[in-house]
Amino acid sequence: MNPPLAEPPATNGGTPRPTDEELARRRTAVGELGHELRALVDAAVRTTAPDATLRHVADHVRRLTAELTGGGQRVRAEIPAVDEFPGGPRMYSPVTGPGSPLAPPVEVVPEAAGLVGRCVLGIAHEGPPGYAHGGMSAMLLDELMGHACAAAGAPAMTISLRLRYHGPVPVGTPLRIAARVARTEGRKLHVDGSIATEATPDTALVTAEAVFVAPDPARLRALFPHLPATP
Ligand SMILES: CCCCCCCC/C=C\CCCCCCCC(=O)SCCNC(=O)CCNC(=O)[C@H](O)C(C)(C)COP(=O)(O)OP(=O)(O)OC[C@H]1O[C@@H](n2cnc3c(N)ncnc32)[C@H](O)[C@@H]1OP(=O)(O)O
Repeated sequence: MNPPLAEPPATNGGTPRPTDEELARRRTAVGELGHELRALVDAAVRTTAPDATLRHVADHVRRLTAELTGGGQRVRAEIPAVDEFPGGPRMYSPVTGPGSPLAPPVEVVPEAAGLVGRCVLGIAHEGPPGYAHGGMSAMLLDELMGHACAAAGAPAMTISLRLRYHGPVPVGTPLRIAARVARTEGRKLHVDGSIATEATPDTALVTAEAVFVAPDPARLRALFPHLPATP
């Protein structure tokens, strides 16, 4: 398995590391913006307001976007100051991130045999009317299965993901996503997952089998140049 990662450096590109209090404040603010953006996305895909209202709102949103981009931007592969990668919070994850307008977001808790995630998908996540897009189910499972690897001590990347869609996943309904590492084989982890509703947790709507690989240390450095140095 890969060696543990060292503490992050005290500075990040000349910027002093935030204190715990600053970090907590920032995460709260990131979560508040994410929450409002998700409400905006939901309203945008459900609205029946007249065209003039859509244009008016688009003008407002354009101004808000300019306000956010004015204060500086994170570049590709840079790890956000509010995150701890790997193994800690990822505020902008499109699945679990409280700061992401794309995320349901899923809340992940450990359970005896692995992990369980809970969320409610919205109309923005729809494929067939009233049901989740199949790619959304794949994304939820991929992420949860990745978390199961990290929880088992081996942060890893998906090399294969096979899904079976047994029944459609309803939107607007509390869901339960389960993931567990079934077996490991060197750096490879074989992981099982499923999605069901909270109301009928024993009826799997989607099942998944995946293989993850914990990258070799040299590959890891090449893929994630912003990771803190290993000891
Ligand atoms: C401190 C650790 C940090 C690790 C990073 C963790 C990230 C997750 C963090 C936080 C969890 C949050 C949750 C996220 C969840 C979402 C997951 C995703 O969406 S991941 C994105 C989609 N997946 C990719 O983009 C991978 C693309 N593949 C690769 O980049 C490489 O294959 C990689 C890095 C995974 C492995 O590369 P190598 O160089 O370390 O390992 P080699 O030697 O190539 O392979 C090892 C074994 O696996 C087999 N293998 C590799 N790739 C295979 C493939 N595509 N199909 C079949 N077998 C494959 C090889 O044949 C080899 O097997 P033999 O030991 O010979 O038996």
